[in-house]
Amino acid sequence: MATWILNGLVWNEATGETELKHIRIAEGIIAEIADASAGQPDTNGHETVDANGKLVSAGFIDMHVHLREPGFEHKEDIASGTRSAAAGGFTTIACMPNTRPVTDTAETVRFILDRTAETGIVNVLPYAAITKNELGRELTDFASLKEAGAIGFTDDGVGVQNAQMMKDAMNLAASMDMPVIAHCEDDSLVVGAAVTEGKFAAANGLKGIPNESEAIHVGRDILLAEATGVHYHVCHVSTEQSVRLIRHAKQFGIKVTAEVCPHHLILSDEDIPGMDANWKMNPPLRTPRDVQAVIEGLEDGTLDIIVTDHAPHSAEEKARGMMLAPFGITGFETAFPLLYTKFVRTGKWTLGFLLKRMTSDPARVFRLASGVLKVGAIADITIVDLEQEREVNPDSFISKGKNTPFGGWKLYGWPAATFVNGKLVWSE
Ligand SMILES: NC(=O)N[C@@H](CC(=O)O)C(=O)O
Ligand SMILES: [Zn+2]
Ligand SMILES: [Zn+2]
Repeated sequence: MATWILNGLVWNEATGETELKHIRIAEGIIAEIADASAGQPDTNGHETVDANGKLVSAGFIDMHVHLREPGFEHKEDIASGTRSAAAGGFTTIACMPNTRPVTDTAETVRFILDRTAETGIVNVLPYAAITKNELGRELTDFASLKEAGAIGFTDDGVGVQNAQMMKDAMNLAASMDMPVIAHCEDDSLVVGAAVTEGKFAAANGLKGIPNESEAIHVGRDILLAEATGVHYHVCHVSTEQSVRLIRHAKQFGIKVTAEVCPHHLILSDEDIPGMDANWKMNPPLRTPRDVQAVIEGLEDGTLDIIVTDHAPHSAEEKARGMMLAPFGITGFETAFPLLYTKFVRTGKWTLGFLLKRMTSDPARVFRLASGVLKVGAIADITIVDLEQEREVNPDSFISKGKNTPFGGWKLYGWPAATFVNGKLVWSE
């Protein structure tokens, strides 16, 4: 039996227009994309889903997320995290290794893949740690981690402080054609700060996290990437200086790619309403000048992809206040509506630009088979309602994490249904 998605608006890259199509899915693959102008196809005996003129896109890909399992299931687990992802239109997500235990052995990588097979509803690609326990002291066993299914190495949550350790990691990763993904943060430049250096910190008498703490690692690592030839990917770029360094490195043909999060594209430190930990994440919200720089970086291709850095924490943990609460905000269920409303509905970006940065660009950067809507492709598909305005209500998030600064925002672009491997895994 096949499934037909009828009357879907499909973005056409070549013309820059959306066109009404019928899509037939068979055996998990897109078997046919037919012009709706040619009339209704024969759907006899097949399952049908009427998209009713809603956007139909390749499923979104999120290459930076925290699913918290194993070890922090009170924040999120693979079941809740993948459901939250599906509700955000994501069909493939790559999860960070700052779990408990840290994902630093083949056994834990396999655990994540097994749990995903048992309880997950979207594709989950695990990253493994660069160093044992993410302590920066000793490299993990890259070969066995790759063999177990890890797709790259990262100590996300902390920066690799020692340059030689990072260089060794890059050499090893390069020798097995694996990417190194870096959380860029120099600990000697950040001690006990919760927000960026800037107006909010100054107004509240707080110490701030300086931009250099991020950019100094970006600069160091670009030099190491050049020396080792590794594919180096920069996590959650938040500063004007990092954008500048990455732009320069790309001009030299160094194999560097980078990601940016919705919150760093939309919010600055000047938007923080008060000492509320829902506005606390790492890297922190930066100054308006940095926000402008990351937007320009994404627009000119310096920054390749959009990721959420979905980082759920419990209400209890976030209630500890700005100084003591953990860093991180949830991201899956607001990412597309935020970006669509702020950048596409306002005419700043085309719909195609946003879709590309969330589908085919992450697929290109990480060499994934998904991310395109075409005949013969895997049927990972998202249906999105571009017309209905709705308010962000954290209490109704599927994620266990309700920690978001976007509660109450009125947005367009809400996902309505998500297909993974041709199967409807979520609908509103
Ligand atoms: N981004 C965050 O603020 N927090 C992340 C860690 C990280 O991405 O560095 C987390 O694990 O909670
Ligand atoms: Zn990080
Ligand atoms: Zn992260």
